Amino acid sequence: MSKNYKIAVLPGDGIGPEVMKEAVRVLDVVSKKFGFDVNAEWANVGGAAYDESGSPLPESTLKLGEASDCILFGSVGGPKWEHLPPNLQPERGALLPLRKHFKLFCNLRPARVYKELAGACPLRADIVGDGFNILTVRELTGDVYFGQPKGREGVPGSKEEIGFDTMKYSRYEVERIARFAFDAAMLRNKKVASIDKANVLTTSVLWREVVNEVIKDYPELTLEHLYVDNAAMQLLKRPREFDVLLCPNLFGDILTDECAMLTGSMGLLPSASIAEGSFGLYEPAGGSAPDIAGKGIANPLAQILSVALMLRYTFKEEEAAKAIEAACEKVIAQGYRTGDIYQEGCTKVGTTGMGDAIIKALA
Ligand SMILES: NC(=O)c1ccc[n+]([C@@H]2O[C@H](COP(=O)([O-])OP(=O)(O)OC[C@H]3O[C@@H](n4cnc5c(N)ncnc54)[C@H](O)[C@@H]3O)[C@@H](O)[C@H]2O)c1
Ligand SMILES: CC(C)[C@H](C(=O)O)[C@@H](O)C(=O)O
Ligand SMILES: [Mg+2]
Repeated sequence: MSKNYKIAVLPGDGIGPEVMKEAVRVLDVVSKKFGFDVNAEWANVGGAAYDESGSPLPESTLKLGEASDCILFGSVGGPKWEHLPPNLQPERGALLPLRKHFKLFCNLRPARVYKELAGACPLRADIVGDGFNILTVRELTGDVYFGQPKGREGVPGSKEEIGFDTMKYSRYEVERIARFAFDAAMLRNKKVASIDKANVLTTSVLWREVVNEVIKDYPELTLEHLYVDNAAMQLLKRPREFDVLLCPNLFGDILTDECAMLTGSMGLLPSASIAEGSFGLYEPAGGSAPDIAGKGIANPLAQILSVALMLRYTFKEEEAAKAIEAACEKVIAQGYRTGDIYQEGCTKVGTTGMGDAIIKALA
């Protein structure tokens, strides 16, 4: 019987639809090559959905996600929707509820430097050396993002008015993500850096305590604890020495933007947000990039590499995933560059041109 994969495609806002178009074209080619059928259904999410229906996460979009094997997500948000009440904003009204609804507790963000892109990395050549390969395992459904209570109190506009959020982790949540990171490290270079702020935050003290307990089951691993401020610095100083970064939600958000830029651009970092089982939401780590949206110049690689992660984690199509990753590597080696990673002597292409090159490389 032929394999048929049902995917909810939610392009979102800004550059989302532009890079998604290329990702789905690539998926189409790969599905034919590796013999599986894709039933991709598109729906609005974020600002685009709000404009159309008054909700950033319409019931129909949520239902489509529930009826699918996974979600391929673009990005949401932009200045147009910043003024809305929190529950109607694309980020807080759609992306975060999707992560919570589908219990996507684990966010994987693999960052590596392609040899030919070492020059796009802002670090000195002697620090980049022959490249680095860092997998961030970021907890995604806890922390200050979701901890209650949060809100505003006091007379609006008065000097006494306050805004507050609650940073919170349960032992269970920390243990679950730590095990995931440790299992991942066992298949890699067996080194984990756990990120916290245990010199200040009670949440981090618990985090560190639990990580120290769980590591006892992994005697082959090397574990270091780093305060997040120090980690931000060490990543610039010695990126090659990192293997797996185990992060709480907020610190992982911040450090993965740093990791993305270390690879050369925000447009290069894919991401997999996964639940227990096979369901996942796959999206670039970067956002809707309002500054370049609509110009046809966004780098589609992060979105295309997110398709590779989707094939790997939800569909266990490892060969197809590797083929996409190899095709991306090949076009970079061939010198194709979008503006964000352009260097003299290379061939400058737009979003569609990069998609074309990858499809050609897959042939
Ligand atoms: N997953 C998501 O949906 C997601 C993630 C991050 C930010 N956002 C939202 O996106 C909006 C813009 O946020 P921001 O400006 O802080 O971050 P951003 O990641 O959108 O942009 C930061 C910088 O990176 C560049 N960039 C990002 N992706 C790129 C790509 N594919 N190709 C070339 N350059 C790229 C942008 O042009 C910009 O200069 C906000 O509304 C934010 O909340 C959404
Ligand atoms: C858009 C925002 C809610 C999101 C986050 O903070 O998790 C984004 O920055 C990310 O990195 O996926
Ligand atoms: Mg982020």
